[in-house]
Amino acid sequence: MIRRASDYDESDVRIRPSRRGSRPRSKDRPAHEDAVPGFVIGVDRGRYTVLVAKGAGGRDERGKPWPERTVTAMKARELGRKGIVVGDEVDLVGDTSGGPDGLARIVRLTERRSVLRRTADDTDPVERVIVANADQLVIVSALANPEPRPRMIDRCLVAAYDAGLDPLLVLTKADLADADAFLASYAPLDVRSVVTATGESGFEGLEALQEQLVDRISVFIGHSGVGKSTLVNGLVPDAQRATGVVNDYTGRGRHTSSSAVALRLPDRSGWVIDTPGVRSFGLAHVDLDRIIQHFPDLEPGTAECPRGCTHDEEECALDAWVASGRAGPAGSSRLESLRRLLRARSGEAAD
Ligand SMILES: Nc1nc2c(ncn2[C@@H]2O[C@H](COP(=O)(O)OP(=O)(O)OP(=O)(O)O)[C@@H](O)[C@H]2O)c(=O)[nH]1
Ligand SMILES: [Zn+2]
Repeated sequence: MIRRASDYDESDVRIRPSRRGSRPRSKDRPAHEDAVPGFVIGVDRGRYTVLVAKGAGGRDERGKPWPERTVTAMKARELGRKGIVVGDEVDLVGDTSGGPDGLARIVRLTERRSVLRRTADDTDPVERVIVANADQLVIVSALANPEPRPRMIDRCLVAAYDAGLDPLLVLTKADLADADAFLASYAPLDVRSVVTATGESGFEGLEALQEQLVDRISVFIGHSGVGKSTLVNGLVPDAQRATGVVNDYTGRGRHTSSSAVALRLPDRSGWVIDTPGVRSFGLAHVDLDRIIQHFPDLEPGTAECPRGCTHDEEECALDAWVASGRAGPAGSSRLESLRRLLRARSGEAAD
């Protein structure tokens, strides 16, 4: 059921045929039978850069199927205030040829499989969706220079669990400090991790990271200076040249905005979504149950908890559950880690 990122290279014009057919259609909604599906790879001041697959939209005047192309689009009025973000799957009408002056309209937004939200901050008091449909959250932290921020990492883990994304921890600058001690504190959480270092012997860990990205849509998050750009440039060598996918057909598709942007990995082996300027996630809405679901060894123990238990209070039944051995030998370190994450939900937004 999960569409893989590599599906976009097929000439199949319908990206998600099964759901599309079953969509209820109201009388007042225009049918848009001729709409063309696409994948939003960039957003810049009300203009969307949308990747449209080869063949989608029919044939050109010489009868050749349209090649893959990026199309500039605006949002149709009928979509109202609904935000459209990088990673969204949309339907387009109008000029979808990808020509230099063409402008298409987004008339439909496909139901999202995941949403990642950014925390409200001083400049914008509203929590906003920043990326849709991602599969994994790549949390980039340096082992030194700058020092790692464990609380920030914990907050990212909570955001990933809540958004339904698999977290992947990438620890950079291993040439400056050892990773083992730091990784030990994440061992009870079973988080996948990759350690990287740039140096005379090349870019260590880059291949291991590539393997973790295959056929997935991965959002990269990290504080300034941790080496995120170095990683993205290593993974997507032409990222500096062009943010987003450059349209072979028109040469367009470049932009330099500071919002999230989707970059295709070489060999179409997945997507990296870079989030410049995004420093933390909105956790105010996070549901406790969604975090605890990621601890299947502890979750059944909550049945004995008092109603409304925060699982971080004296009456919590999880202590007895762990003490009885029912969570296995790692139970107490798992419970400690769970509580650490629960505490990370509150606190400074940009911590
Ligand atoms: N020693 C060492 N330095 C690294 C490594 N990776 C990146 N750097 C350096 O760390 C500095 C910051 O790297 P960037 O890739 O610009 O970091 P960033 O996270 O993108 O930071 P912003 O550009 O501020 O968002 C640069 O001087 C890099 O050369 C590494 O593995 N080891
Ligand atoms: Zn409890």
